[in-house]
Amino acid sequence: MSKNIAIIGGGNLGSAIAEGLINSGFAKAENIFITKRNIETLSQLKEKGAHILNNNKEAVANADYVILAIKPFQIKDIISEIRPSLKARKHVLISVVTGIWIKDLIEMTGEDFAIVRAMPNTAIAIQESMTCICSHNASEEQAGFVSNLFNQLGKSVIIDEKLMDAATVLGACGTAFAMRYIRANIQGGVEIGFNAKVAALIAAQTVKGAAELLLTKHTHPEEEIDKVTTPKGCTIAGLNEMEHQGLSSSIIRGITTSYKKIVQDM
Ligand SMILES: NC(=O)C1=CN([C@@H]2O[C@H](COP(=O)(O)OP(=O)(O)OC[C@H]3O[C@@H](n4cnc5c(N)ncnc54)[C@H](OP(=O)(O)O)[C@@H]3O)[C@@H](O)[C@H]2O)C=CC1
Ligand SMILES: O=C(O)[C@@H]1CCC=N1
Repeated sequence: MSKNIAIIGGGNLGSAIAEGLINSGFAKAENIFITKRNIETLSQLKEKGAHILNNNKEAVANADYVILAIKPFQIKDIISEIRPSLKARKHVLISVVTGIWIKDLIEMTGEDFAIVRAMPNTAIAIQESMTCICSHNASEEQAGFVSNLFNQLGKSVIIDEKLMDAATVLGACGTAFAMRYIRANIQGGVEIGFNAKVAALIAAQTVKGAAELLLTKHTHPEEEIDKVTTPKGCTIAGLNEMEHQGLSSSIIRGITTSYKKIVQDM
């Protein structure tokens, strides 16, 4: 029997999850119930056949798995709102909300629920997410369903909950960090002669190929760098200049700043 999935908060991440679920075939559109207050922005999902609602309780009542994809400061109010519709033996809660711990969720829902924290990224829309997962109280079947779901939408790894904030930065903010790196390549590419469209293609495919080399060959980045840096060549000249300007340092500092922001805010 197909499971119904409610997505509470059809924003950037929530709608990307719905898109990925439908495109991957993991769920039929008719098994997805996605909510937000202003449902006009969900028209594309509606056209695909998903249920679009501005009523969280109704979405929950129809679902077996409830994905919480609202902003951190909203979670308490929204759980209070849906709590009367939640049934411990029926519902599994999957929170993708940053900085909200399982203990916080238990405080809001009570002890009896299967709770999963998952940290995907927006590439979930095209089944290329990296998703970090930890769970509490989930049966083998429930945990298996959730792992299967995220594996169909990219790669997933089970982690200790104490690493969930770090996972948020590396895996979820990481999409934006990578985009900025690619954008800078496009800017440089235009300056040295390409039009923006060709520069964008070269930059994105080159980054994709570099990532695939690591994922396929399981090599260290420095080993792959050694294969590109011809002695006395142009790569090492550019790379060293980037390092003189603080490339690695600025990325590491950005990552630790994002991490501190989560820890300080929660
Ligand atoms: N964006 C990302 O890449 C990632 C985000 N996250 C986490 O996912 C969560 C969502 O982030 P993101 O998608 O970026 O944020 P968005 O602001 O894009 O999405 C949140 C959505 O919640 C909706 N919403 C607000 N109030 C309610 C309500 N009462 N009932 C139902 N829906 C409501 C909003 O729509 P409306 O105003 O119309 O109701 C909005 O579209 C956050 O906790 C974030 O930390 C985690 C990993 C990656
Ligand atoms: O920027 C944010 O707070 C969220 C969490 C990870 C990605 N977006």
